[in-house]
Amino acid sequence: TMAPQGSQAPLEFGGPLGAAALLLLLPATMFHLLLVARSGPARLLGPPPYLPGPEELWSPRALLLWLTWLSLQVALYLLPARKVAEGQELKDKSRLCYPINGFQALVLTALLVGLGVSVGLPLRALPEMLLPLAFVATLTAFIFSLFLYMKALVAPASALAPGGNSGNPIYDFFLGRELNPRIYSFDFKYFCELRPGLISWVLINLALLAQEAELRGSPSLAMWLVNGFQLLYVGDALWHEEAVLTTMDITHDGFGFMLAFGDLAWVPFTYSLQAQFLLYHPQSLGLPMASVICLINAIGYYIFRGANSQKNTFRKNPSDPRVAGLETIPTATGRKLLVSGWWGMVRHPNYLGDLIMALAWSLPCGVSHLLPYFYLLYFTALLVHREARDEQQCLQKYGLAWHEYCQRVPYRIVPYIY
Ligand SMILES: NC(=O)C1=CN([C@@H]2O[C@H](COP(=O)(O)OP(=O)(O)OC[C@H]3O[C@@H](n4cnc5c(N)ncnc54)[C@H](OP(=O)(O)O)[C@@H]3O)[C@@H](O)[C@H]2O)C=CC1
Ligand SMILES: CC(C)=CCC[C@@H](C)[C@H]1CC=C2C3=C(CC[C@@]21C)[C@@]1(C)CC[C@H](O)C(C)(C)[C@@H]1CC3
Repeated sequence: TMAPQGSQAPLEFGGPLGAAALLLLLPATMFHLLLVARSGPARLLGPPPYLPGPEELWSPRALLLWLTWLSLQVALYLLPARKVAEGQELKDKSRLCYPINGFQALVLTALLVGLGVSVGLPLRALPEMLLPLAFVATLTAFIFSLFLYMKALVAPASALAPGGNSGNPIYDFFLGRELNPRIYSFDFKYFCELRPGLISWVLINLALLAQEAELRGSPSLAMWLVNGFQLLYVGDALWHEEAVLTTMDITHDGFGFMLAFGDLAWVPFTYSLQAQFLLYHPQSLGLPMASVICLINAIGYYIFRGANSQKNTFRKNPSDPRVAGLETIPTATGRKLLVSGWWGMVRHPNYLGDLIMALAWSLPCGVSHLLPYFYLLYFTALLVHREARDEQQCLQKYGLAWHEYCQRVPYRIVPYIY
């Protein structure tokens, strides 16, 4: 059967109007941040310092660089993988296979970039190209999402996501119609979620560090910290690549503009905001303060990794000795819910760790500007909204057992606060 229109799933993100607003607001915010980060006053709130003309946004060199980058990441994705993992069970009871070679892609990219730099590739030129690169990334995300929308028109009904098929073209274009769009075994969403965007984020950070070294003789301590923390985060995501198969982005959300733009443009160009800010607004950071910030990042990472690994281990094999002693509640689906350990502290301990890390990424930028705290503010809003969406999905999946979990673990993200 062909894809049906007008499914009954409740509308999210404020329905068609909200989706239309986000469609414009997200790219506008990204360009605003890029312009503001390099301006003297660096004011997050308020008008951008100027509006860039087409000659500043459009550059064939940036297009060529971006397409070369995407092709390189596709080639690395297609290399033989050390492992092939199975995804969650789909509506038709089948499971898709995914190559686990993201970390290998990161290492090979680093080697290739290192090789390139040693033969004269000007990595320092990248910061100057951020605006046109962000523009081509946005353009590719739009075109790619149009392709995905069309592709879903000929997809079987079983391939569609639970949301994103309302019949309203703007809403469906934004949310994404098909759950796991593929051509042969190439999975577009899985590819985009972890590789081109995350790896280019740390590459942009590195280029900003190199540019700072060129400008000021050596990179600042603040720049080292931001680079180190975010590299750890990206390295961790690619090392634990298989875990992404259980996130709601892969199992629940369709692949449309939101994720395509988020993965390809938003992540590299806004998540590198702190390093962008530091290049144009140097901060002096003493060793004692740097140590405190490292400790905050370490605590955040410990909670984030501990919580994610505990749940992944438990879901893979509940009798694994590392989780077998934890208290659980049974659910009607046969799956259990953890009520002790990290998942007995709050209902989303992994979000708490992620937020603590987000704070540590902003602190090296000092407290004189709000701009470097944009990520923390945006991320808090994203996770609060995400938590509510997940809660809704868990209530549907587990019913009464979820109510019991909420009673036994009353706080969502921050103990005794939220
Ligand atoms: N940096 C960024 O921009 C972003 C980062 N993230 C990070 O991505 C990671 C993944 O997040 P996300 O996909 O939202 O969801 P989670 O990894 O938190 O997974 C939620 C799922 O876990 C299962 N679960 C919930 N409670 C329990 C419990 N007590 N015991 C066992 N299983 C439970 C449920 O699924 P089931 O029962 O079906 O297994 C639930 O749907 C997080 O660490 C988050 O911080 C997320 C978004 C953006
Ligand atoms: C504002 C906007 C454009 C929204 C789209 C949201 C996306 C940017 C995020 C949705 C979920 C994400 C995840 C990660 C990056 C950001 C997006 C794509 C993630 C890959 C970051 C690294 C983590 O370790 C992770 C693998 C757990 C995580 C998965 C979710």
